Amino acid sequence: MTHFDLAIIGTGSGNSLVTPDFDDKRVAVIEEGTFGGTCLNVGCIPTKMFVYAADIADHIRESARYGVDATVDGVRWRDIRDRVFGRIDPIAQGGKDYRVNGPNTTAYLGHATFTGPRSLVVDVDGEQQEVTADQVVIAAGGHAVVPEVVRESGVPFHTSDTIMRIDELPSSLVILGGGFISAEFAHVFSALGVEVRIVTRGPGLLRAEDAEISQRFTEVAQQQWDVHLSATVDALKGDDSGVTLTLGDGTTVEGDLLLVATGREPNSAGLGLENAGVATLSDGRVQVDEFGRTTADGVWALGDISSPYQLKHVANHEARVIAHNLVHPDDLQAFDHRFVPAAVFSHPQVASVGLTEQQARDAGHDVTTKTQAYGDVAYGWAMEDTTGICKLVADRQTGQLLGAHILGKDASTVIQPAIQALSFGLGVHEMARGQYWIHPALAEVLENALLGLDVPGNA
Ligand SMILES: Cc1cc2nc3c(=O)[nH]c(=O)nc-3n(C[C@H](O)[C@H](O)[C@H](O)COP(=O)(O)OP(=O)(O)OC[C@H]3O[C@@H](n4cnc5c(N)ncnc54)[C@H](O)[C@@H]3O)c2cc1C
Ligand SMILES: NC(=O)c1ccc[n+]([C@@H]2O[C@H](COP(=O)([O-])OP(=O)(O)OC[C@H]3O[C@@H](n4cnc5c(N)ncnc54)[C@H](O)[C@@H]3O)[C@@H](O)[C@H]2O)c1
Repeated sequence: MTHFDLAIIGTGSGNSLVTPDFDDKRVAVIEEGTFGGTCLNVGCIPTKMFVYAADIADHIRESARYGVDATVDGVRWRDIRDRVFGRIDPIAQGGKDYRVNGPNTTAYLGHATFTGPRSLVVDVDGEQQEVTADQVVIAAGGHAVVPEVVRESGVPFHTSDTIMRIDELPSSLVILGGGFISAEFAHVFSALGVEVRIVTRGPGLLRAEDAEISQRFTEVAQQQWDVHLSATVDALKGDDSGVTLTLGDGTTVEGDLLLVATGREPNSAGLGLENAGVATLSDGRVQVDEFGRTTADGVWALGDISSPYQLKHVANHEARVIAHNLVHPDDLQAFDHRFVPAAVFSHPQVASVGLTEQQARDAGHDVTTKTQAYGDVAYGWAMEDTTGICKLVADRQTGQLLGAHILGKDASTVIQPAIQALSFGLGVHEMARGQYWIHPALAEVLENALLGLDVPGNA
């Protein structure tokens, strides 16, 4: 048995906990998969690298409307794929080497299971290695949920973990699910020439968004992809040459490949949490308080294993808070989950922060909203934009911004001033008129939306 000051399970955001505060301490870093976790290897980073290539292909296809004639002559999938993983894989390997050879870290490459409070056993190539620590951080992430009907059918399927590494582009792809992952991969594969068919159980896509954004995104998606809404999958058949889904209404949907994107759940099963006295919530997340403490003394959790948000910037924030709390027991910091933004890098992009209109009404606000079309600001004219919108939700009485919801080009960037305003309590009028907005930049869509809200100070 080896004793450490700190043991970390998972090297996604957990990897960043080894701060200079631990330079003279001993840290166990435990990882059963690829170093760097989901974001680096199978999540945010590779998907956005593929999205960039897809955006280029779409730009070329759309260029004629601006008087520039160009065509996509071909898509070299393997080159696209290898650019992505040629960049990422060495980073993961470097991170692993650094922990394996680090001066104050010991890397355990295997699955960790709690055997008691702050004691673990790690299965390293069949050898059970015992680890104890003064403090343990569970940063074990989550995994894709695969519905029973798919699992039991025996048909081959991909998840986001595998689809990016395929050798050849299929000619058609069926995507099960209508959330973040579905929207991003639909864009990637369709822009690269694959026929995309989406099957989802909800009545629209991106249903967690404000209703107006979800509806607009669904309409735009239906113009690009074959979308089956409110669908149940009754049966699946197929093999490596193709799959057929039979839906509840008898419709059949065929594709060369199937991508399952029906949500992710925490990796809490198999951690032996019951042995450590670490409680979980009904959805499988590890229960934590605002400081990241689990129900077991000296055991902390962060990121997808415990957070209400499955987002990398949230996992990173929680890691920063816990890094502080581990060494400042008398001065604990709390997670800041007040205004968590998110963006979907699809075609178009979608970004949001704060309350949806419905949430604001449910919370009892005197709600005012403004939906500003991209096409009505100067940069939108330049783009000939017909679909982009920036919807703001505010409190009519207080003049405070409550939420921002953007669909359109660069939504993930255009939204940032709204995130800042919410986080620092900047009022709508103050934000609109208390600063310059560069003309004729796309951010004017946000400025005009602010000025269109019925709040004190606005004309
Ligand atoms: C396709 C996709 C795209 C995404 N895109 C974005 C995006 O654009 N923006 C964004 O904000 N978020 C995005 N996310 C979400 C983001 O990737 C996650 O929220 C984030 O990576 C979670 O980090 P984490 O540290 O909690 O867990 P992870 O990064 O998943 O790390 C957990 C690690 O723990 C290891 N582990 C688990 N159990 C054990 C065990 N018992 N013993 C040893 N090791 C164990 C795992 O192998 C893993 O490496 C995306 C996710 C996916 C799947
Ligand atoms: N850009 C980003 O920030 C980004 C990108 C990808 C993933 N993520 C994170 O990963 C998480 C998981 O993504 P996701 O897209 O898998 O989940 P999601 O929760 O966003 O969407 C799941 C979708 O699957 C549908 N669904 C669920 N079960 C189904 C079934 N049996 N049949 C048909 N449809 C079904 C749901 O109605 C929903 O549309 C996201 O919630 C997000 O937090 C973030």
